[in-house]
Amino acid sequence: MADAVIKRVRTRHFQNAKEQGIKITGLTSYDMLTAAIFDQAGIDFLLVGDSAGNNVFGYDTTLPVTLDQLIPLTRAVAGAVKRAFVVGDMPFGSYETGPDEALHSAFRFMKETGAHAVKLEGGVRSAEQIRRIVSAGIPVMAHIGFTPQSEHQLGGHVIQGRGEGVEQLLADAHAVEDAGAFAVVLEMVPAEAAKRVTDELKIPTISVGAGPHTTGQLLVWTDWAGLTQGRIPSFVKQYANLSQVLTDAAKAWTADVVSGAYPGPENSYQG
Ligand SMILES: Nc1nc(=O)c2c([nH]1)NC[C@@H]1CN(c3ccc(C(=O)N[C@@H](CCC(=O)O)C(=O)O)cc3)CN21
Ligand SMILES: CC(C)C(=O)C(=O)O
Ligand SMILES: [Mg+2]
Repeated sequence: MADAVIKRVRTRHFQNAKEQGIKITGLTSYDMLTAAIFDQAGIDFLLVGDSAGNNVFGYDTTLPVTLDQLIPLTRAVAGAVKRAFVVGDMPFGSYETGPDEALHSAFRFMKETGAHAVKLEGGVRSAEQIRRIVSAGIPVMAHIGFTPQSEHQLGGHVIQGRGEGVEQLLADAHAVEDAGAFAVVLEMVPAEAAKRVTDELKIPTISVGAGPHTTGQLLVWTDWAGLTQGRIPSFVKQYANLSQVLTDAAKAWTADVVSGAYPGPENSYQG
């Protein structure tokens, strides 16, 4: 969807992309530095994901992440972009008890951060929450298939929408569209199932490990840039090796400090 004519990405650009067969790109971002870089590079939307749990705060899962933790990160990202559409990810425990709680949490994102939309997990089970948030004028990105906040119920990082599971995936997809979501993330579903969802829905679909037939693609930036330590999901393609870049820099600087090469006169104050 990269297009110099567009000043700010809006929900209508997501819909136009679907209708015109144009691809949408998204990355997660948790800070102003990466947000500004990705924005200027033409990434269409930035998700301030609760994957900050793994990638910023050092938890094993996203479950401990709170709204109070994500709000300052989302404010930093929203404040750094000129074009990209910024989505705040509703953390576990901020929307499940019902539409009132969900709307309250969505209001916090919109009033305290400058985000342009919120995302929440769940299809049929979250439809009433989506409906209420949308009714207040807040765009909602839905998220179905593998939903990390329910990984213990799902039994781990398990591909969803396989075999008979495609019926549940379709029911979830239709439920979020009917509830008013402007787009839906499909995480870890077979490419053919994601194609069926994309063909049946009017709203755009965003793949996270859901194959090539969706309207858009989204990845966790630290996986994509080679910064995540340890195992990364097999659906990730790595586009840089920042771990290596930073390791080399740390070693080179250490060697220079030890040898006395750093700081030189140009890095020291005189007089
Ligand atoms: N760094 C990072 N990347 C992610 O994609 C991500 C997060 N964190 N945190 C929140 C969720 C959790 N997600 C995950 C995490 C792990 C797998 C994974 O390991 N998948 C394996 C297969 C399943 C398994 O054996 O555990 C794979 O090879 O794809 C998948 C999605 C996606 N999200
Ligand atoms: C993986 C994406 C969809 C997400 O929800 C996150 O980064 O938190
Ligand atoms: Mg998330």
